[in-house]
Amino acid sequence: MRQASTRPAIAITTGEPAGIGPEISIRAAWAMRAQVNCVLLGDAAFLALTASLIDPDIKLAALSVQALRNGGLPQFGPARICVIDVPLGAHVVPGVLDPANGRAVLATLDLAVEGARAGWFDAMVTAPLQKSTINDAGVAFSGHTEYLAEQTGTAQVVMMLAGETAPDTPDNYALRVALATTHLPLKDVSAAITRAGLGRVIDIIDHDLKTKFGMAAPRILVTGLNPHAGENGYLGREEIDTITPALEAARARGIDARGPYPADTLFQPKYLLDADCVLAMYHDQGLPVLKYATFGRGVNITLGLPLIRTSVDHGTALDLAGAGLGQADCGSMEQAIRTALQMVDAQRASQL
Ligand SMILES: NC(=O)C1=CN([C@@H]2O[C@H](COP(=O)(O)OP(=O)(O)OC[C@H]3O[C@@H](n4cnc5c(N)ncnc54)[C@H](O)[C@@H]3O)[C@@H](O)[C@H]2O)C=CC1
Ligand SMILES: NCC(=O)COP(=O)(O)O
Repeated sequence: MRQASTRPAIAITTGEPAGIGPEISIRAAWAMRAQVNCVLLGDAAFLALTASLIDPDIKLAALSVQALRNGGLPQFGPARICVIDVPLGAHVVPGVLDPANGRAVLATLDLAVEGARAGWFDAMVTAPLQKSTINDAGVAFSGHTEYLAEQTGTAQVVMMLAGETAPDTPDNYALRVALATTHLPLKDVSAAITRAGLGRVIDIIDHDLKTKFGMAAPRILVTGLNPHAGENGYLGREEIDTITPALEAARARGIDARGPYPADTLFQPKYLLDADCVLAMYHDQGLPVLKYATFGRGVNITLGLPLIRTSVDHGTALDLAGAGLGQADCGSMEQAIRTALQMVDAQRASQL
């Protein structure tokens, strides 16, 4: 276990206040306070109330943004978890969305990015927000992934989810699924997949698995887009015209990228045990498999950013939030924090 004085600092954006984000953020930060200095970003009064209802022994310490801007993050021991106040616009009713709070949720992301870039935080971990509510608040928004790319001026990022299969199964293994496209209507997916774009996605996966996950030579298996990977062009030509040339070019750059394979049969242990990552072409091609195999233990990671960002494998679970505290599983949030810590260590090691 790390010494209290060397605990990395992680910003946790607490997400949609009417969802389970605030509860799982507090629970996970408190449970892991010996290993990590978690700084919760959200409405301080609401978080204090939530913490007191979860466990009156939870101790929060207020930090001012101005103090951080002037002098960075002060040293904190593990007796408390820190909070930076980002005030909400409206009273929270658990389970009930209110667009009046949408901009405050976005402000927590902006602050986490500022702090990660300024060196206050070693990484950021995001609790789930409700994408539609940000849009209802008047801000075009399709996800953290795209928003963080924009806010950091990053042209291309990659969404990757990672999880362990059920611990009690004999062939327990780590599964990582990256996506060539993120939050896009299905009708726009084919046009969004280009040789150059796919090449950039593969380069980012290869680079980040090396530098942020400590892998020497990542093995990437790539799905096709169409049924049976296009059936030699009879069920679509994207595999022939776009995916295969992009993979040939990646291999010529020294990357172990293989495929395209039919997506419906690729997800079997005999293939996955010989790979570090599967690259799927779109959200609902790859993520249902990952979530079926690892829900509650999975982590969402944004590759390609100039900072470390992880998140949970689930959404706001308004049904659970509306039913009261104590319903939500915070396993994925804890795993998101653990993964961020591992990435911090791997990145430091790769820079030595
Ligand atoms: N990283 C993020 O910010 C993400 C945000 N979302 C947002 O969440 C909203 C709701 O998405 P849904 O598709 O309904 O998925 P959801 O993950 O919120 O809920 C799906 C089901 O899983 C259960 N569930 C989710 N998290 C759980 C937990 N920690 N413990 C126990 N059960 C849990 C829920 O009760 C529900 O039955 C979406 O509108 C989307 O905007 C979705 C995914 C990721
Ligand atoms: N299904 C994963 C997801 O929607 C996560 O999106 P993001 O908000 O992390 O970009």
